[in-house]
Amino acid sequence: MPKRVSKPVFVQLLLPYVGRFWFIYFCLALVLLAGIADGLLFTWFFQTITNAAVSGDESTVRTYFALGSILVIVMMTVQYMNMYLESLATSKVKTSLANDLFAHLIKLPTRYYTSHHSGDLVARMTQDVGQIGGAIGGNLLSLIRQPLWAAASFAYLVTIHPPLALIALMLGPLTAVLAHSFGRLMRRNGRHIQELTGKQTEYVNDSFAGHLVIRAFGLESDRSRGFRRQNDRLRGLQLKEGRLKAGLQAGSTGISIAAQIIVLGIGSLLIVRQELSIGELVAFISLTQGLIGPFSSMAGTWAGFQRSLAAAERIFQVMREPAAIQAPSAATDSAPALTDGIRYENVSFAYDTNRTILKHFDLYIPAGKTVAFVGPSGAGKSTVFNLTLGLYEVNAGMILIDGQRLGESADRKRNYLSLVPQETFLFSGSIRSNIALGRSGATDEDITQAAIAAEAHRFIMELPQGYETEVGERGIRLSGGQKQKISIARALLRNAPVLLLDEATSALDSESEASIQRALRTLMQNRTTLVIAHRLSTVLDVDLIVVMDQGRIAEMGNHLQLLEQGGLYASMFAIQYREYMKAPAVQDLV
Ligand SMILES: Nc1ncnc2c1ncn2[C@@H]1O[C@H](COP(=O)(O)OP(=O)(O)OP(=O)(O)O)[C@@H](O)[C@H]1O
Repeated sequence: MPKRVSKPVFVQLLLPYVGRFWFIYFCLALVLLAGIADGLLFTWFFQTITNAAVSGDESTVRTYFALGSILVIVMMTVQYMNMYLESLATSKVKTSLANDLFAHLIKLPTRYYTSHHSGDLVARMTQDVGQIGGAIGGNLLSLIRQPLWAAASFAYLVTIHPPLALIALMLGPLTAVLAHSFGRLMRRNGRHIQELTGKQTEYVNDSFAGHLVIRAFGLESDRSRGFRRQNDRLRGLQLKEGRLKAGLQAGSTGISIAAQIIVLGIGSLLIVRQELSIGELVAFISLTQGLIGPFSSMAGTWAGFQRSLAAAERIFQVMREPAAIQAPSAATDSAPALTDGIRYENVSFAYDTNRTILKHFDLYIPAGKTVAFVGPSGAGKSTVFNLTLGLYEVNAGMILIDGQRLGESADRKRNYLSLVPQETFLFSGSIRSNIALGRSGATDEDITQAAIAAEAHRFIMELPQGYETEVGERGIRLSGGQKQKISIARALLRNAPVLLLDEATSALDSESEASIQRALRTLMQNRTTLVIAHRLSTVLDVDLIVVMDQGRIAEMGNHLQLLEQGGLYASMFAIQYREYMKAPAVQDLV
């Protein structure tokens, strides 16, 4: 359950954005005042023209008729400017908030991403940002305009007949009470709608991303039922919102009409007693709506404002999360050189408090050497990589790259590192742009050279549009081996002195395997390489093998030394060797 954020969300999150576009809001304030003045002039116009008509003063009626058309033009201009400036302000605030939110989200720690569903984050980026319009646009302005309009109407009516003005005002507070109680209910309901919508986005995302599993296990009906259930709950909440809105609307309209009837009744009596003119009664009737109306429409406005604040709260929760990095780094042409090496000094680490994964991990990797990490599943090999990449902070001890502590300025340290992960992620876009991710500012020539060295150039040129072929979700499908070559090309382009290589587990045919091994050897040349090796056949000639077990280093040495020790490595090797010999292809050869 996310932490609740209290009221200052408007002041702390939204006000700075409103301030950023203060000039538009200042113009809006002027337009707002012009609208109120024009409204009062209209009332005065009704009052005067009615009195002139009743007293048979035709020339005054004619003069005022012309004045009326000017007031209409002013009112139209005010309306136009109001709507235009409002959408200008709202879109500017929303755009810059969305930009800031995305820039912040992308810098959040890995821990945040592993503990939040991507669908929830997408919902915050899209739906919640869409919802905040109410808190910085129409509803905010109405919250200012409506009380001002009520005060101006009251002041005008007091000048005509103070007791009747007080009577007209009497029912206003009742609407305010109504507004307050309905507003609370609507806010709570609004929060539930937003949470459920977020969950639904997660569900839909999962259903599409997990398409293969759904097909393979025949889960289509189950997923559809799950979606229908969620949709029914959402419909229930939306209906409740509709009922609350309808109740509020009915209550406030009733009060407003009752006030008008009361004013009409008492006002008519005052006319009979000649204490009020007909024109003044017309002014009263037209302004009673202006007096009571804001109290009632404030209810809806307040509820809308609250709902937008609920969305802003969810955005605020993300914005308050401390970022993991200050400024995103992209490798530059001058990658630093590694002279000393990488040191892990007494490193302990836990993903969550109840289970320590790495325990007193000590290791020195001299510059230029290749070190392989092997060990059973769950031993902590990937965790060593995650910490080296600075994705998590160590709990104790330190990691030094060339004597500099990782974590103090992780951004700069990352310039030392490049990664070839087990699974290559391809972003939507061309093959060229995917390789270019390795280094910002890489030329086409650099990209082609990297692809040639990664043995990817040939298959890329055979694709329909060569380097411009679209990959990613909606693009062409590449094989595991081809994706890995793109990944190697990226790393070659990055040209960092330290390479982290998480060997792919999926078996490739022997020709692709040989080609990838050649590409990797090119990549590893003159670099310090850390490799997570799943197949022991790939570690036979590395400088050092680190055998990990349950978060500790169980054994260390080269292949022959470890075989001689007859420990964990020797037994792992024996098992893999037996399996290898049993493989049908090998048996054919024997
Ligand atoms: N994000 C995470 N949150 C919590 N626990 C995690 C997380 N990632 C890994 N672990 C746990 O840490 C332990 C070490 O995992 P790690 O992935 O480092 O092992 P590994 O040796 O790389 O295993 P494999 O060879 O299967 O990839 C495991 O018990 C795993 O469950």
